[in-house]
Amino acid sequence: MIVFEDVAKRYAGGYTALAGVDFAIRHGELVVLSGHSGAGKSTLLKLIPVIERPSAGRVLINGQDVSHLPKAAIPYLRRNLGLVLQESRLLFDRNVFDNVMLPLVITGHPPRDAARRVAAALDRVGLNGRGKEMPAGLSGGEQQRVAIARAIVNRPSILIADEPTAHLDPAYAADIAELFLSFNEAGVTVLVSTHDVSLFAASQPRRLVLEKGELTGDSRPAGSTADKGGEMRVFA
Ligand SMILES: Nc1ncnc2c1ncn2[C@@H]1O[C@H](COP(=O)(O)OP(=O)(O)OP(=O)(O)O)[C@@H](O)[C@H]1O
Repeated sequence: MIVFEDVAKRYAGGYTALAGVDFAIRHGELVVLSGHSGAGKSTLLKLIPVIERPSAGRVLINGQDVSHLPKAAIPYLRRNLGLVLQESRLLFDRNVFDNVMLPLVITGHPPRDAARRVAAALDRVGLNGRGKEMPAGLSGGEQQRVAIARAIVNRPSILIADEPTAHLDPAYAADIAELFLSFNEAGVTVLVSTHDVSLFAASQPRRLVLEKGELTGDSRPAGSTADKGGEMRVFA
């Protein structure tokens, strides 16, 4: 569950990136966030893992108000979130396997189980057996798959992605969109920002639209499939 209550974000210097944003996303929903460049999409997404904090209002994740979450508690929050954000770049001096392993190293996961999870995550994104390769040798679409594998390796119940198909050829973009849809079908709550809403249209996602920092659209598909559970069941 992701709840925004009257959220505003003013950056240092006074720029208001978000104002009066209210919405609630239920477990298992697929939500596409759209809006023009500068509308506040990235800012909104960054408030969920507490990369940024709201200037006013509250952000609740699974019932917990994270607006004033102490720094020390942030890693625990993020453990339950899969993040594919603009700043989640791959480490180009480490191979694919080590990139995907990183979140498990940070959380001190037992090594043998961690290796099994990395292999399962790579398999899930179609990169089975590619762990020893270096990111620079992969296509843009494959690099994005590595970033997605890294985001899901902790088996999060919520997956958040900021323009995951930007800079990709249309065929790669469609594949990546398909991957997010398959996670959602497996019960994961997915919130994804995109300029290309048509990529997800076949699944009839709920659409949130931002304009100049304000939420101007919130449309749910008929017969919404929300409340499917929220536990990730995409691994063998
Ligand atoms: N760290 C920051 N400091 C000051 N202003 C910022 C900061 N980050 C974003 N902004 C401003 O806030 C506004 C919203 O930016 P944001 O990146 O959230 O929009 P966006 O909808 O994601 O845009 P895009 O589609 O171009 O990525 C922009 O005017 C941007 O310049």
